[in-house]
Amino acid sequence: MGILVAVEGLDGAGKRTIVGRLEAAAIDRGASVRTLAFPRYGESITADLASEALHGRHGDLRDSVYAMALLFALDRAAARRQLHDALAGNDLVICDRYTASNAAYSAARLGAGAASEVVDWVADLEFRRFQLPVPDHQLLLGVPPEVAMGRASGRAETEADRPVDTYERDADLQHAVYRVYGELVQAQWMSTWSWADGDAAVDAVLAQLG
Ligand SMILES: Nc1ncnc2c1ncn2[C@@H]1O[C@H](COP(=O)(O)OP(=O)(O)OP(=O)(O)O)[C@@H](O)[C@H]1O
Ligand SMILES: Cc1cn([C@H]2C[C@H](O)[C@@H](COP(=O)(O)O)O2)c(=O)[nH]c1=O
Repeated sequence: MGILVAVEGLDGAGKRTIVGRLEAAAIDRGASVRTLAFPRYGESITADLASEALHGRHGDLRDSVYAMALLFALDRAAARRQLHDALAGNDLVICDRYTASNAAYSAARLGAGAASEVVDWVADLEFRRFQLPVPDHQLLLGVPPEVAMGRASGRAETEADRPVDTYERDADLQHAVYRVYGELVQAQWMSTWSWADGDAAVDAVLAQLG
């Protein structure tokens, strides 16, 4: 069996950057690597619907935490065969966001009173009902919300196809997500986690990962 590694963090934490570098390093070492980025924009109707909702379309769809979580989960469910096949073929599978994103953002949006309920709901939905593979390892790129938000808005200025969405510009939400991620790491939620200081130059972040 292959290995499934999920890279997690706030919007703008640098996940895409680090995943690209991890993929290149693993290929250099001769590994067979499969990389997926969730949401799978342009490849999945539910991912596109979620993104459009985050940019203010589809009425009040964005307001429903459970409906948004379901859209993201359905996107992953549609990639289930790809994930299982890659793992059965002994690939190293690297995911830029995975189920923990759904747990963290949903819990952060609902607040402490309902957080554990929705975290359990997401795990049950994705791992038991949709039979998605549980990650072997999860990595949190720890970047303070102010830094990550600055990176996300800086990127939006240079990449016209990546305008800042409603989650990315919500400082309270980003702080809440950061706290929930900390709790998931602390609890070693679903698998082993590691934490890397992402508030450093890219090479320094990679050096922490060995
Ligand atoms: N370690 C770093 N130091 C400074 N800038 C960085 C670092 N890593 C990434 N960046 C820059 O920050 C911006 C966001 O990075 P990236 O797109 O990799 O983040 P992300 O976590 O994948 O974001 P999102 O979740 O919003 O898709 C990009 O402009 C990228 O070049
Ligand atoms: C996969 C996934 C994502 N989200 C949230 C996290 C982000 O704010 C947005 C979009 O992701 P991107 O990396 O900025 O493109 O959606 C989520 O709530 N649940 C998920 O499963």
